[in-house]
Parts: sequence; structure tokens; C-alpha cells
Amino acid sequence: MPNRCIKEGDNPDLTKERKTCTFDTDELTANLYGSRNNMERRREITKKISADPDFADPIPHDFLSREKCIEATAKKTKAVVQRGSEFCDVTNYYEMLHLINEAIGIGGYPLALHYGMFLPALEGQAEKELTDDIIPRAKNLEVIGAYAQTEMGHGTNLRELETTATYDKATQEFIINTPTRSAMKWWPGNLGKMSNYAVVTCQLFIDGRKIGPHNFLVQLRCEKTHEPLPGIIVGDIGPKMAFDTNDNGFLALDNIRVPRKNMLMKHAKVSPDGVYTPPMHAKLNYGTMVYVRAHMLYAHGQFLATAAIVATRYSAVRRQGRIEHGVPEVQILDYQTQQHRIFPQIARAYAIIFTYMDIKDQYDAMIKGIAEGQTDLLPDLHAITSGLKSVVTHMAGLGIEQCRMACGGHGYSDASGLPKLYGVQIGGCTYEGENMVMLQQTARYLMKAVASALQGKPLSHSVAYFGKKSSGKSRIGKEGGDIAREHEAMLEALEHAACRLSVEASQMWEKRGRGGETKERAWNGVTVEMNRAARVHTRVFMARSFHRRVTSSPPSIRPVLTDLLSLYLHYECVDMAHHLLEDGFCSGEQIRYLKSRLYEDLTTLRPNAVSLVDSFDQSDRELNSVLGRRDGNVYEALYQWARKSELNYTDVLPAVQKYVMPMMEENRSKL
Ligand SMILES: CCCCCCCC/C=C\CCCCCCCCCCCCCCCC(=O)SCCNC(=O)CCNC(=O)[C@H](O)C(C)(C)COP(=O)(O)OP(=O)(O)OC[C@H]1O[C@@H](n2cnc3c(N)ncnc32)[C@H](O)[C@@H]1OP(=O)(O)O
Ligand SMILES: Cc1cc2nc3c(=O)[nH]c(=O)nc-3n(C[C@H](O)[C@H](O)[C@H](O)COP(=O)(O)OP(=O)(O)OC[C@H]3O[C@@H](n4cnc5c(N)ncnc54)[C@H](O)[C@@H]3O)c2cc1C
Repeated sequence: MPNRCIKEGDNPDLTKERKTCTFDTDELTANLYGSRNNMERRREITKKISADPDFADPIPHDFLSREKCIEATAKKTKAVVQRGSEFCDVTNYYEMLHLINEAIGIGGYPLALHYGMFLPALEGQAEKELTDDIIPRAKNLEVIGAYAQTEMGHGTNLRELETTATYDKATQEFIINTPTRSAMKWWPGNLGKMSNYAVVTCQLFIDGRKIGPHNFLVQLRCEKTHEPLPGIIVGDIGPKMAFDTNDNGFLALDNIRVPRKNMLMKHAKVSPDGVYTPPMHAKLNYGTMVYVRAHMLYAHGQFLATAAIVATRYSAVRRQGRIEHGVPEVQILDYQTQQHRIFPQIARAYAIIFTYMDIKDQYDAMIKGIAEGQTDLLPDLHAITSGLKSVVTHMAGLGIEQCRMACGGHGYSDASGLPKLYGVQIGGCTYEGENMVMLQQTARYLMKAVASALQGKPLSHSVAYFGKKSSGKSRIGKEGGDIAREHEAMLEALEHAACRLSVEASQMWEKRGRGGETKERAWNGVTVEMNRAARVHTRVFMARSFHRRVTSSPPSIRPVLTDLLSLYLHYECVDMAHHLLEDGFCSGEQIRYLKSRLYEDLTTLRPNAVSLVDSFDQSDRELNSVLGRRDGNVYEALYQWARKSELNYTDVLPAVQKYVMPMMEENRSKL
């Protein structure tokens, strides 16, 4: 069966791996990206960008200062903007995403938040009077914007943001002000140096009454000079764990006046005479966050895929140690521990991307509903995207770190690309709502679902399984080797656990309430259990999404995807075995059975491991990893990479000349 990656001159171990492939890698790639055409388009973009001098990096960014990296990235961004249509259909979201990854990379660029949040906020929340003016100019990149919500003192608890927007009826303007140091906007991406406008989240005040957080368009810098406007202090917050090429910023506003129409008023409105009309759903103003949380799944699935590609290919190339005496050193991919570390990450990357596809469909349906005046899909989508954002970012972070460690010493080098990848990816656990906080949003929804299920009321999409009658005892290991029934038995066991954990968390909450605590204090006493229930529920949702995609996949790739799904489900059940055992739904014997099946899965997947990661179809530019390169010629590339270190520009460093040599000389002369 063809693995389409084989080329002359490749590392022979990698070629050998590719020859054991049992499926057509192009079929799987096409399935992952939606169609053969999409796959071909991605490849055309890669080919063109790789050959274009505007996007060449003579010195890898690993060896440049932050300022130099920002300069190189800004130059490439300008080239993408001016020449984008030479490479792709610039109106196609996925083609643009791919172009940006190929041309610029993952560490941030001047327009990331302009496209990621500023424009979506305006499009989703602003009224025609404002959008007619600003959106064409923003789309034309005459202006660049950021999304400035988080403050130094508050990010999670939006209700307590301190920046104020006070309506002045006399002039029909809002006065926007930063009353304290902790009220300074702090963290917003591209706010520090790139943006000249921002959507700024402020507490709305009318006639002395605090109404709550609302968004306003504010100009920050002069359109001609790019200097901050009077009354505006703006800058970069300094170095951070990663995202070196993003100017996360600070901002203080000193009683800045903006016209009434600058409030984003598609949902909530303030009339000229100061009458406030609330939105049809209280949280429509938070809509941009739901948008980003949904789309983050794709990015984080791809981040984990990158790490899995690097670790799998490198493990096929690297030989170290022997499994039996008297035979050559083995590929480290032959070690069971290595497979157990890496293969679940491959499966999880597929699962995350497949789950994203389901969520995207739901998101589109919700937006259509809102346009027709219906918000009934919003609560379910908010609850599940809050859970998914948390579970996926955490899962991907742990997975990337496993992959990095699986590459041994070279995984610790920036040459592997993995330390930087981890730094960028792990930010997702924090931004767009800290994970522990977002899981509570899911848990809150689960508590309502428990109540509805007990009362026999209808249940919405993500919690529909709460209404199923449990069989009381798991069928795991009792299906006579029928794979489809085995999969269903594992899904049923996970659903049983999620439902039970939700019911128990609900009972614990109620019990504390009956003990005299307020609902809120009682909630804080059970949030660990609440979040546990939310996590398991979210993992059930992912497992169902993966299962659905696999069972409806084309027959040519279904066998390999079924193997991958088996591994995924066995791994999930073993990982959550304590939840399955706690109430006796599964027995110890059944868990031992799951483990033995998991080890069999590792062996089954071994011949297809490299081909499964090849099917993610990430180019060497995207991987940005000496260890993960497609041709597997790792060692020579590693040496060439290290040669570029600025420490190697001279044989004797000035620091050595200035301090170390004199010190040695002094010590010698003391003798
Ligand atoms: C170079 C050339 C370019 C050309 C390119 C052209 C084309 C472009 C192509 C590609 C562009 C790429 C785009 C990619 C986009 C995707 C990736 C983007 C990556 C960007 C990186 C992101 C950076 C990060 C940005 C940020 O971090 S922004 C700040 C985020 N902040 C938060 O998330 C704060 C978290 N806090 C909260 O959300 C809330 O405070 C809270 C925790 C939800 C609590 O809120 P509150 O106290 O008000 O409510 P509660 O009392 O808890 O709940 C009351 C009820 O409300 C419900 N609720 C809450 N929130 C929501 C919601 N959002 N929606 C619906 N319902 C909600 C809640 O459930 C309660 O319901 P109830 O029924 O129980 O009462
Ligand atoms: C790389 C990056 C990019 C960002 N980009 C932007 C941007 O473009 N625009 C923007 O506006 N913001 C941005 N942010 C800010 C980001 O959205 C916030 O940092 C994030 O929402 C978390 O809020 P916080 O910092 O207030 O965390 P905190 O809430 O202070 O979290 C600290 C700890 O307190 C815990 N905690 C807080 N509240 C509760 C609770 N109710 N229950 C239990 N535990 C709780 C948390 O779980 C966490 O453990 C960015 C942040 C990063 C790291």
C-alpha cells in the first residue's frame, strides 16, 4: 500500500517504515482536511512558499533576539498581505491558516489578534453604523486592531473589570477611563506595538448605574505617525514563556471620549438619550470567546500532531540499545515504553481534529440561529467548548511534553522545535479563560442536565446520554472479539462514569447546601469533583466524535482508523480506570483485559506509525524541527543547525578573552 512520502536519499530506516504502510496516506490526509482538493491546495501553498526568497530564514529564529524575530516576522507578514493571492485563495480560512503557518510560523505575527479576535468581535457584535465604517478599513488593513479585555487585576472574572465607559448624554459620547493601576489592560496580543485600534472591554455606566462589561472600539494611535494619541499609554509587557513575536501589551486610557456608535451594539444597545436595552441572551457579548475557544481545538490538535510527527519519525531513525543479545541496535520505536508514550498522542491528535469538525458544524448552526433570533443552541455550545478548550489544551500540553522527553537529549534542544512548540501551545491552558474556571462552566451545565434527567425532561445534544438507562454492569471483554461491540462497550462505560460523577457531584453540592452553606460556598467545596465530572464528560464527547468520524470514514482507511480508535478507547478507559472501578461498573479483571488489549494495539499500530503521522501532511517548514524532518537525515542536519549558533561565529568568544582566559592565566602564574 502506498505511503506517498518515500523519496530517494531518505534515511533507510524511515523508508523501511513507510514500506510497511497498509493504507493510502493520501486518502487519510484528504479525509483529515475535508477533500483531495483541499489536500492538493495545501501542498501547492507549501511548495510555493518554500521556493520564495521573501520567506527564507537565513538564520533560524532560535538564534535571533526578540526584536530581530519581530522584524523578520513583520516583513513576512507584509509579504503575505501584499502577495497572499499568489499563494492561495485569501478568502478561504483554512488556506490562509496554512499559508500563515508556512510563511510565518506559530510564535505570533502583527495581525494575529486582528484576524483572530478584533475582526470577529466587530463582525459578531457591532451594529451596521459602526461596521460600515470600520470593517472595510480593517479588512483592507488600513488599521490594525487588538482585543483588549484582560486587565492587570482581572482576567477571569469579567464582571469585576475596572475600566469604565461612562455615557455622557450631553455629547452622546462614552468616556473611557482606567481608574487604577490594576485596571490597566494587560496581556492583549498585538496591543503593545502593532495595533492602532482596539476593541476595549469596559464596565458600562449610565446615570451612575453599573450595567456590566461591554465592548467599545477605541483608537489608540495616530493613523499617520503611529504615535499613541493624547491620554493613551500603551506598550509591550516584556518577555514571556513563548510567543516571542507577539507584542502582548499594556494600555491605560485617561478619560478618552468616543462617539456613542463606538459601542458594539448588535446585541445590547444604548439609545442617544441613555436608555439601555439588554441583549436577547445575557452572554451574547461574550460571543467572540466562544468563537475562539471553538477554533482553538483545531490549532491545538495540529500542535499535538506536530509533536507526534517529530517523536515518531525520530524514534524510527534513532537506534540505541538492544532488545535481545546478538542483534543490531534497535530503532527506539521498537521499545514498548516508547510506543506507549507516543502512539496515544497520535490517536489524540486525530481525535481532537475530528472533534473540532463536529464543533465547527455546531458553531455554524448556532450562528445561523442567532441571525434568525434564536439563541437556544448557545448554552450547549458554550458548555461543551468550555470543557473542550480545557481538556484539549491540557491533553495537548502533556502530549507534547511526552513527545519531547521521548526524543531524549535532542528533544531538549531547540533544534527539535519541541520546547518552543510547548511554550506556545501551553499558553492555551491560560488564555481564553483559565482551564479550571472554564471547566466549572461545563460543570454548571452538567448540574442542570442532572436535574433535567431526574425529572425526565428533554436533554440537549452534548448531555443526551444522561437519559440512557445504564445496564448496571459493563460489557467490556464480553463481546466475543466483535470490535464494533467492544468499542460500544467502552463508550458505554465512559458515559456511565461521566453520568455517575455528575450525579455524585450534584449530591455532594446539595448535601453541603443542606448543611447550611450558601449555594456558592457549597459550590467551592465541591469544585474539584465538579471539574472531574466536567473533564470525563468532555472526554466522552471527544470519544463519541472520534467514533462517529471513524465509522463513517471511507472503507479504504477505515481499518487503520479503527485500529487507532481501539488504541484511543483502550487508553482512555485505562487512564480513567479508577472511575470505572469506583462503583463496580467494571471489575479488576475487565481493567486487566483493557490493558492487555492496549498493549496489543501498540503492536498492531507499529507498522503504520510513521505513515499515520505522515498523513498529518505537515511540511518541514511547519514542523520546524531537525529531528522531525521528512527525510530522516537527522544527524548531519543537527550539526549544521548548531553551526549557526552565534556562539560559533568565532572560535574564541569575547567573554572568554575578557574573563576566562585572564583568569586561567592568573592561576597559571600563581604556581
Ligand atoms: C497575514 C495576512 C493575513 C490575512 C488573513 C485573512 C484571513 C484570516 C484567516 C485566518 C485567521 C486565523 C483566525 C484564527 C482564530 C482562532 C485562533 C485565534 C487564536 C488567538 C489567540 C487567542 C489569544 C487569547 C485571547 C484572550 O485570552 S481574550 C480574553 C479571554 N478571557 C476570558 O476568556 C475570560 C474568561 N471569563 C469568562 O468568560 C467569564 O468571566 C466567565 C468565567 C464565563 C464567568 O462569567 P460571568 O460571571 O459573567 O457568568 P456566570 O455567572 O459564570 O454565568 C452566568 C450564565 O452565563 C453563561 N455563560 C457564561 N459565559 C457564556 C458564554 N460565553 N456564552 C454563553 N453563555 C455563557 C453561564 O453558563 C451561566 O449560565 P446559567 O444558565 O448557568 O446562568
Ligand atoms: C499568551 C496569552 C495571550 C493572551 N491574549 C489576550 C488577549 O489577546 N486579550 C485579552 O484580553 N487577554 C489576553 N490574555 C489574558 C488571558 O485571557 C487571561 O490571562 C486568562 O483569561 C486568565 O485570567 P487571569 O490571568 O485573570 O487568571 P486568574 O484568574 O488570576 O488565575 C489564577 C488562578 O486562579 C484560579 N481562579 C481564578 N478564578 C477562579 C474561580 N472562580 N474558581 C477557581 N479558581 C479560580 C485559576 O484557576 C488560576 O489557577 C492572554 C494571556 C496569555 C497568557
